[in-house]
Amino acid sequence: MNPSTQPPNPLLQAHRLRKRYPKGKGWLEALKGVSLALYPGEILTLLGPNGAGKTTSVKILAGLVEPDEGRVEVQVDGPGTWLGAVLEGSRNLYWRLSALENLIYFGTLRGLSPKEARRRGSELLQAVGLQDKAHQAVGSLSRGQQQRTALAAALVHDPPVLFLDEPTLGVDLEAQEAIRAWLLRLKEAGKAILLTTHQLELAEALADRVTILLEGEVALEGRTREVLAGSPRAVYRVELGLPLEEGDSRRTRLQALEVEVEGKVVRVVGEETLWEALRILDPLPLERVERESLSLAGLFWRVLRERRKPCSGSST
Ligand SMILES: Nc1ncnc2c1ncn2[C@@H]1O[C@H](COP(=O)(O)OP(=O)(O)OP(=O)(O)O)[C@@H](O)[C@H]1O
Repeated sequence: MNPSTQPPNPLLQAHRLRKRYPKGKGWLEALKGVSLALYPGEILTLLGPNGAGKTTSVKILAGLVEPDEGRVEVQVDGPGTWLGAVLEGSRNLYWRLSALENLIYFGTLRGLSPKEARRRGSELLQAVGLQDKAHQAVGSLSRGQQQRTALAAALVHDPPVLFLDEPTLGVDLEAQEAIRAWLLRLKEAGKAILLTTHQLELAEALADRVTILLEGEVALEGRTREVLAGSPRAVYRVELGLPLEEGDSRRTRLQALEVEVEGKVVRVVGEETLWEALRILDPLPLERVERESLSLAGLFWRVLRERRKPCSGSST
């Protein structure tokens, strides 16, 4: 590799994290050896279906939960202040305090002088477009404004690492745009950002790297651009003139080819499978057949489907 293109050292690295929780008479393995790295100036998105282990990973990375095995290495100076986090939306603010009072409180809690915390707080409220709400109680702000205040609070001590869980969930489009743009600016300023979300479109727009967790394991990881471009086989989207009924025997034949059927839309991986699927569908009327450019949502769907087919063997 060209040395000039080598990434900088990661600010945070997790090595083979394992975590299990008691479940009934046995154990549930929430993490089965998860490794990941977070670099300065990059957004890493951690994706996965419900129960995949995202929250457990983030809690271990933040030091809130001890792993059973594995370790987390943080390469940042200044103990205790390296992390800013919005882990539960806007709930981690004090409702009766104003936006600015919240920022001053969290700033002083994390080592700033009251004067410095006030200065940073005012600056950040300006940066997130809330300067005219600075003195309003957080409880009386809109959800989007609370979310932006929570982001400002996470950043008040200027940490190099940010963990954000669903930062735009439940906020309106304008606030989403403001948050997105702000996250990109933070990344450009060199912050290392870990984003957990179910909003795949947001993840695709922001993330430099992606890690997909499935059942406590890393199912896929890499640079977003590369994992999308490097996907070996085309996905075709066939739109039928009529939806394929639940009881239609063609459904079973298509499913045997690992073809996804959703009403009028049939998704097929690979050209040979497409021809077979079209033979099965014949003589149903087709509206269109098109090759899909792979989005992160498409890739996520494919990884999920492939991993959940235990008998798919080496069929590629
Ligand atoms: N404190 C706990 N005690 C017992 N089981 C737990 C605990 N925390 C998590 N789990 C289990 O561990 C697994 C992983 O949970 P986790 O919350 O990390 O998943 P997740 O990917 O964040 O899911 P979601 O998208 O639903 O938030 C789940 O099966 C969950 O039920």
